[in-house]
Amino acid sequence: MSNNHTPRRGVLLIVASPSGAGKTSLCRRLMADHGGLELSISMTTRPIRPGEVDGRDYNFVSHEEFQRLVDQDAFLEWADVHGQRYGSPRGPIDRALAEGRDVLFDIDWQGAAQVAEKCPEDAVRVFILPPSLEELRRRLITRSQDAPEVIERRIKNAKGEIEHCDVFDYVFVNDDFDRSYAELAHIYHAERSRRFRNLWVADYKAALLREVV
Ligand SMILES: Nc1nc2c(ncn2[C@@H]2O[C@H](COP(=O)(O)OP(=O)(O)O)[C@@H](O)[C@H]2O)c(=O)[nH]1
Ligand SMILES: Nc1ncnc2c1ncn2[C@@H]1O[C@H](COP(=O)(O)OP(=O)(O)O)[C@@H](O)[C@H]1O
Repeated sequence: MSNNHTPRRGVLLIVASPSGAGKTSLCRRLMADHGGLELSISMTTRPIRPGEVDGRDYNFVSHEEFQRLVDQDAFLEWADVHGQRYGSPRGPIDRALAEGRDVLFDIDWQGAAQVAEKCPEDAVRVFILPPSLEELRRRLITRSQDAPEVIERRIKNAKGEIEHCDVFDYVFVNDDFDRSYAELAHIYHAERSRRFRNLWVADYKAALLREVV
């Protein structure tokens, strides 16, 4: 990353897509390549999948525990998705924003809308489209982590999710993975570089103007 000056105002980078379009894979790679980017670990009531780790991929909670957190206003946003509940806990996000750090969200369009409404300056919304619904089905089947009826439900929901891509800041098709990853990384880098996020510029500029040459 070319620009490590502080203080900064953090980016809330939101990546959404229909299930199977590839957002988790793209987000994992973005996290791996950017040490300063923090993943918002969601709470969910959905069952844990093989290979997932509680506390790393999600915090898996009961419906009762989720409702208790809703009642306590513990989520920046939450939504019902594919018959389960998902939410982004406020605490880590508030701390990251206060410290000028960037947060990555893998959440659905409903959550994206809520974060954008609550944090209009900070939220950047990216929507990832699949090459086709047929390819979406192929990816979900190949991933082989959901029961056939769960996969069918997700494919049925895909069109409803794609309908909402119009309000996103950036939209691209995840066909070739490396090309798509480069696109996501470029978006993140460009958003980090926006002047209003780089609060250090005013002092830096003043120092340059004081320089005697
Ligand atoms: N609103 C909201 N959506 C979430 C959250 N966490 C995950 N999701 C979304 O819920 C949907 C289902 O996620 P998941 O069960 O992991 O399935 P996947 O999309 O196939 O990986 C995806 O669209 C996620 O982006 C959250 O905290 N809030
Ligand atoms: N560009 C791509 N081309 C082919 N397969 C992909 C591509 N991107 C992701 N996949 C695969 O598709 C499946 C779904 O990807 P995943 O990242 O889990 O999607 P999502 O989080 O959107 O549900 C995974 O098996 C993943 O390895």
